Amino acid sequence: FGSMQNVNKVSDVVVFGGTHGNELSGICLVKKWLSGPPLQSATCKVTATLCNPEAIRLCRRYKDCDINRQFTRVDINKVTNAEENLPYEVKRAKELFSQYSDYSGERIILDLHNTTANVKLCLIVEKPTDYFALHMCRYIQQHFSADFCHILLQGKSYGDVRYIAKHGIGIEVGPQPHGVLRADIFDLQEKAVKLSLAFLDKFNNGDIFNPCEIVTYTQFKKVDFPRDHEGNIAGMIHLDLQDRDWQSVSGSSMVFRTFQGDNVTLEDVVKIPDEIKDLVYPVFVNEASYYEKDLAFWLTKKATVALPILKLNVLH
Ligand SMILES: CC(=O)N[C@@H](CC(=O)O)C(=O)O
Ligand SMILES: [Zn+2]
Repeated sequence: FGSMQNVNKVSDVVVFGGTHGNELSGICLVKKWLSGPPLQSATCKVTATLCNPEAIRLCRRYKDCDINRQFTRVDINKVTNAEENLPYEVKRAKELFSQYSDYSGERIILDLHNTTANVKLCLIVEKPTDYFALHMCRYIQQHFSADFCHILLQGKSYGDVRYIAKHGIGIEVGPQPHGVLRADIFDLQEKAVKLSLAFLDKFNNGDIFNPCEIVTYTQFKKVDFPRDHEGNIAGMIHLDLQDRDWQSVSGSSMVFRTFQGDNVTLEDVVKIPDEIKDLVYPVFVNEASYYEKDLAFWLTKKATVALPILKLNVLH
């Protein structure tokens, strides 16, 4: 959509639970909506669906590979159908892509995740220019107390399921161990989904969302654990950092403690450019599924983003 930020009426919402098969709150919410009264909106069609059924059956993040790294708009359809040897998640990604990408109206994807990190409610948007998604995030954020809900921008595309549609947000809620369901986390995620639909109804009914400024955190650097010469982990998240997602860090912050008991500071492991040194915030601290990605936590850069007015394009 153009610089006026006029978007057509949103006619379709797809809510994915179980993109990762051991993140139980999204899975159980979708199962609840599939078996009980369905999730509904007054103004658009809502489909709740399980993204990775085989991983859900196994209660693992994935069967063969992480499905949330397989969707890139250009590549997914190039994968040829030498079907036999394709990893399960690549096949499933192709299937979801062909099922949901070809849509003439405005479609929104909500992608439900859990993390073992203490992020509370984290809304993930790909681009700082997706003003529609960011207005939706701001609407959701305003229904929580200050500092409870943060907006995370993906510095780089990584092929998550939200790429199927023009607009999407990841609704990441934690802390919750993988394979475990907590009532507080379940309720929080449900509230965020309901608020997303409430926003879409307001938008579809012609409400105007005024220009405003929002605070965002953009992922810019992955930090790995300390390792020995064989590549094995040789330290753990420092207690000063554990559970402190969204709390600013500086070069002298302790981030790891080696098994020998030595403290490791942020500047021991990363060079932070001077011009952003007061803007650095960690997130996904000690996320269990990121150990295999050599990732102990993400560093993000805090920034204010100005959102232009958002209103329904009544001409369409
Ligand atoms: C803990 C976890 O799975 N986080 C998600 C974040 C996202 O959806 O962008 C992922 O790595 O795919
Ligand atoms: Zn996930």
